[in-house]
Amino acid sequence: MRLFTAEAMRLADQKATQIGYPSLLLMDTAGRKVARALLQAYPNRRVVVLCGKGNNGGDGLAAARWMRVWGCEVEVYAAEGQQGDAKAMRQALESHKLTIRPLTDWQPTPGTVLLDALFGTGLNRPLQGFYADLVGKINQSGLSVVAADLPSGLPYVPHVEADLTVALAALKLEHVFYPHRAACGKILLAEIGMPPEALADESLPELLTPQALHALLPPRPGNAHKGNVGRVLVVGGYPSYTGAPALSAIAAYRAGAGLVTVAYPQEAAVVPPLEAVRLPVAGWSHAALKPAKAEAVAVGMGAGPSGKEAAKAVLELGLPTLLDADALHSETVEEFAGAGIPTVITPHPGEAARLLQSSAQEVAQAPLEAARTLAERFAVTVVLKGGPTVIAENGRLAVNTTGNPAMATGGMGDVLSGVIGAFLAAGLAPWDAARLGVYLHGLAGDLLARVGMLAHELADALPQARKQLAQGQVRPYWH
Ligand SMILES: NC(=O)C1=CN([C@@H]2O[C@H](COP(=O)(O)OP(=O)(O)OC[C@H]3O[C@@H](n4cnc5c(N)ncnc54)[C@H](OP(=O)(O)O)[C@@H]3O)[C@@H](O)[C@H]2O)[C@@H](O)CC1
Ligand SMILES: Nc1ncnc2c1ncn2[C@@H]1O[C@H](COP(=O)(O)OP(=O)(O)O)[C@@H](O)[C@H]1O
Ligand SMILES: [K+]
Repeated sequence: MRLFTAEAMRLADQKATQIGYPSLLLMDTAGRKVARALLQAYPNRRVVVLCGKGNNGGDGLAAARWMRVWGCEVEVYAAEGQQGDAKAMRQALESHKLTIRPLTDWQPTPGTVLLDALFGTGLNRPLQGFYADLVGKINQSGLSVVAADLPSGLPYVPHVEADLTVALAALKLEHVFYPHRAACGKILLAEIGMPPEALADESLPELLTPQALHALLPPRPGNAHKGNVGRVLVVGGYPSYTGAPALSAIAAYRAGAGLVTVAYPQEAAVVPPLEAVRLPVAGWSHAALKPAKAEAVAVGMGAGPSGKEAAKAVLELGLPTLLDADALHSETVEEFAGAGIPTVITPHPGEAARLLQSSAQEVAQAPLEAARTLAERFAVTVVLKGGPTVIAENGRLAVNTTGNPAMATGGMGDVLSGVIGAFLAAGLAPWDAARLGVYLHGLAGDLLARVGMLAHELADALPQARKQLAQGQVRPYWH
């Protein structure tokens, strides 16, 4: 599934028309789906539909007609001047003898549900004057609001604050990225009959779905043993940071690794899990790490100022490597890419800013661009952590759809490193290991989803998350 911009949606619309699909049919289906979703969420309530003059308003007019056909109590307030399909929808509604009142007449009535069909993807400037005031009135009314496609006004301010948004044909950036996501409330994706060909645009970011990731889960054959399902070497720790490598090691096991070795400075009081092989080292060197049995390495977690040296020692092993935290320095990343080592980097916005010589704020404001730039500049697979996390590699982008703000606590990134390390060790390509790892990590977070949960508790939920994914029990958040 692809994540759309307004412009990409317009092109998809055009493509559908070019290949012969009637746009009026799309609008009618959109209206019917929006009406159904609204009535399911708010049964037996009087509905007030507010329509703009563009196609979003057309969806609202179609929704009103369907609700009328189904015998619901519905009032419509619409702007003047619809053209094309939206005009046809206005006529169709009028033929059902429903009075369409001027938008300027609307006043909030307690107990009604509002259908916001003022503006969708066609908005190209912030709302002002009458429309800005109208949005303010809607938000202050305290009424339940269902938005057709997008809460009107997005991606600008002011905008409607919806309780439910019915995304039409595809999800758009605003449905996924904060702060806009917060204005959408619950999200439903309505399939409106758009020919798949019109929606297939490989240049758009991939939106991670349970179906796509299910297919990536490494098989666990009946004759599996700890030596053939992926062995991970975790390299990190420093006297003042002892927990991070231990968390990564637990997470690697919980994600399915067969064997995990933890290498740490001997003077650091790192306590690896009971199940791990311990490799205390007297200084970071290739010779010290060589005894570890591993197919992949995760390095940098809690390594403090010794992160660069630790990564240098790892480089010589020549194994697929995940660079995190204190191993995330430009020279280090360049060395790994230059050596042709399959490499995943997992910066949070602060670490990404260090690599890009920008600010964490800039990165967080434009995560897709930042991840794409990092992947281009360093020629590695990039996992730019956040809510949501973005993955980039060689011109392609993916956006995660699992995870929640309760995960904003120390150690969550260390857990993610262990998970991706386990999938690299199981033989997945960096792009697949990164996408599956990020998705599963967020899914485990969603199973717990309560503020105050700890990173090691999330790690402990990984097997359950994996089982649900394997058994096809995961529903995406837009259902
Ligand atoms: N994609 C699909 O496949 C399908 C899409 N569908 C639906 O179409 C929607 C997109 O429709 P759209 O392109 O007509 O734009 P829309 O959001 O109605 O707004 C444009 C209108 O607003 C006006 N306007 C703009 N800015 C303004 C401002 N600041 N203040 C005041 N006015 C402003 C602008 O006027 P203008 O700028 O020309 O003066 C124009 O009249 C999409 O979200 C979905 O709901 C479905 O029907 C089925 C299939
Ligand atoms: N609001 C949020 N929504 C979704 N995921 C989040 C959110 N906040 C944090 N996370 C996830 O938690 C992890 C935090 O990683 P990081 O900042 O590196 O933590 P640490 O350095 O303490 O280990 C990342 O995987 C991130 O995507
Ligand atoms: K809308």
